[in-house]
Amino acid sequence: MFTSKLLTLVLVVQPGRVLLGMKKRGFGAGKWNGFGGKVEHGETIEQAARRELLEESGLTVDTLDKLGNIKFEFIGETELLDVHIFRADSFHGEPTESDEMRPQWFDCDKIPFSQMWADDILWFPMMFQKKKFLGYFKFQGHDLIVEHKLEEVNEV
Ligand SMILES: CCc1c(NC)nc(N)nc1N1CCCCC1
Repeated sequence: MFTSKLLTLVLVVQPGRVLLGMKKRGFGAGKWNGFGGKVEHGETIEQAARRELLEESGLTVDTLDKLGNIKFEFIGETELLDVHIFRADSFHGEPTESDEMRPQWFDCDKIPFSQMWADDILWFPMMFQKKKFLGYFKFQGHDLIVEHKLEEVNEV
């Protein structure tokens, strides 16, 4: 029986480049990723995405496009991680290092997938094409995908 934990992930995209953050501590430390985290009681998923983006990068956004939802199982753990993925194409502010994240722009053809979660290389192309997607990934440890499903959908 799995419980699930709601999480958010925001990718800020500009023509030819994407903003990623180096996670400095905690879950996923040492990996580049979008900005996100837990959905707290009393906030919507989108409110949580905006809050985490501001806390971790110093940026606010007008429009968040909901593009994906991926559920992650880690073998041996009973909690599914239910990640809601958003894209923003414009923002306000300057990317600023936080306790959690060190932001850096990457050209879209130079994304450091070897230093990111192993699923990213599979769904980033859909995110860049603004395709909506649903996914499920089963991990053994933090680096090995033993099973996955990923499909384009009309509604997330
Ligand atoms: C669920 C773990 C995860 C993951 N795969 C395993 N891949 C990416 N890109 N982000 C992840 N999150 C994003 C939300 C905050 C936690 C880490």
